[in-house]
Amino acid sequence: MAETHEDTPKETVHKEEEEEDQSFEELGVDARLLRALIKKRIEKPTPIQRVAIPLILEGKDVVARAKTGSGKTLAYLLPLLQKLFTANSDRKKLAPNAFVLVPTRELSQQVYAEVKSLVELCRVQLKVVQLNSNMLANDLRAALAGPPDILISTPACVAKCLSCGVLQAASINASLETLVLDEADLLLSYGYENDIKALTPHVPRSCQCLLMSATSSADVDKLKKLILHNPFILTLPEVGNHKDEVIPKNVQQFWISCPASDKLLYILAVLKLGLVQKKVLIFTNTIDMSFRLKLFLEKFGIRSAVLNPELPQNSRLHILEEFNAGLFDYLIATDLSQSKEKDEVPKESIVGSRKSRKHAKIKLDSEFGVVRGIDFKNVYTVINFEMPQSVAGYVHRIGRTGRAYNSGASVSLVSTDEMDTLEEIRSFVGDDENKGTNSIAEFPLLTKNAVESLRYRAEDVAKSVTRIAVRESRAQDLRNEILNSEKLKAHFETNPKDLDLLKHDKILSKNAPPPHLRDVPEYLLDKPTKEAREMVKLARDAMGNNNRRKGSKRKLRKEGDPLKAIYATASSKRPHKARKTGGSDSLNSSDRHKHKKNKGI
Ligand SMILES: Nc1ncnc2c1ncn2[C@@H]1O[C@H](COP(=O)(O)OP(=O)(O)OP(=O)(O)O)[C@@H](O)[C@H]1O
Repeated sequence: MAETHEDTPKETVHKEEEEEDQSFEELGVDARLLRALIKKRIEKPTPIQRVAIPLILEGKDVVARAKTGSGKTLAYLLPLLQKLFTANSDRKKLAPNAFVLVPTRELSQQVYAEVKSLVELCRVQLKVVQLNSNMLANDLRAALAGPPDILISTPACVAKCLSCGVLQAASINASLETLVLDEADLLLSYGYENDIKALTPHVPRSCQCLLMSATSSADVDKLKKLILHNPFILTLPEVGNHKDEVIPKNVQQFWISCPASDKLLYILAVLKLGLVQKKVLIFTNTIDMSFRLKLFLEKFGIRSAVLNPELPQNSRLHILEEFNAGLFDYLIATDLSQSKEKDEVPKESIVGSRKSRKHAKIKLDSEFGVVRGIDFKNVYTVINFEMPQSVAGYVHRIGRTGRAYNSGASVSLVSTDEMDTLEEIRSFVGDDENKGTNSIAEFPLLTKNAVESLRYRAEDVAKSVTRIAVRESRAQDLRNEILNSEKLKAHFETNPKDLDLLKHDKILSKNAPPPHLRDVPEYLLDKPTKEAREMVKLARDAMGNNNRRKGSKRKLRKEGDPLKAIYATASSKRPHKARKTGGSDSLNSSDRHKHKKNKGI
């Protein structure tokens, strides 16, 4: 390890404002990487990059804790690549010189894509491989022949390579120069402890070890003790066990109180009336709920894709790529860390046959994870259609927006049953009615009238999305994706840019959505809703197509986010008190009534 003496670790807490103007060049980043960063339009280092890059370049072991979306990946990749660019080419190489271990395949794919693009932009000859534990021993052996410079994988896969002799312990000991454990706070909870323990005895003492994490936890401490020797511990001030420490400041958080039975109606109102900014990532706690929501929304002309662990890996990766490339605006992701479905799903969801339902089970992909670490691009709004069951779950879900210098918003739909969770989260973020602190505010743009104007249509359509319809479309989607998966694999190996070959936001309903539900007639909307919709639209235009346009980020930083101003104006007109029941604009279930005049819609 880089620092082998056993004295007390050097813990450094850095202030975000410190040396804010330092450039990548001033941090000592290589000219080839600087050019690559310019091409990627990455202008200046984030706080964690400012502090971690020089230390890693010096060869120190580092534990870096920084909030979600703060740029931890480049914080270790830039110095790692630089080290490999400048390494002596005559040195011994019996195994990869660098291992990057991550908890999920999605993350492994994401890191791989980032490394590949940097290497290509730098025009340097480095071989990078990404392996997963589903691969056959022969494929693993072929991929490791050479051997490559960098291996990106999960700990389970490395353990498999060791146990089947594809990687030799002695070769690792002779060649490994850098070991990165990314999303370290998650590795143990994903059950990789034994896999990591199988590797650590073979990690040479000269190997530089880096541990990246969004939160500090007992698991991180355990890993630290297992692998690192007297590391530099970098803690950005906003990281730790408290509110500002883990939730990016550029994410505005809202909640809406609504009965569980009205959730479809409320999300319809929020999306259909254009009250939130796109792209939108919606979280559910079960796969069935994600299909119910998809079927429901598509009747109103809102097309979405679903992402869950029962889909084949190629499909999941392709869905993420399409969403990141902006091919569709709504993605419904199932966060099974919150659910009983975690371990298994009935096989009926694949075969759809009654006969096989009782016994057959398929295993969900245990290396799947959409909440942690995945870098969804340009997501402005995260919606908790169902609340996560823990504060950590909440933090990581909303961390999918507001990444790097972007801004974002989260909206949680909270039923009476979920109020305790909300209270727990609010107390974690330091909200206190008595002190007037209110980081999670009631969503100010949705009025009671707006919700009620859609009630008749929504309830009618919700009834048509039966359990059987949900089951059938889930099975249909899975069948399609299994068929597509092989095609995708073959096709994208040769045409990596051909993203829209298979669109994932296809309509699943048997009957085409009725045209009259696509648009909300103007006469149904009250004045505040029309104003709110117009303001969100104007803000979108002002923001330059949802944070996407070149130069818009800098402009936004300077002028402020127009959506924040809108939410603030609207909020200031409404009371912010969190109540156990009731919600925005006095949307109490008690005084909710059907609009008779809607019957004719
Ligand atoms: N210096 C920078 N300037 C602008 N954007 C950046 C910078 N560094 C990284 N990014 C972008 O910020 C986004 C988030 O980065 P990254 O995925 O590394 O965050 P993270 O800290 O690993 O988050 P998480 O804990 O959720 O995994 C990525 O899209 C990345 O390209």
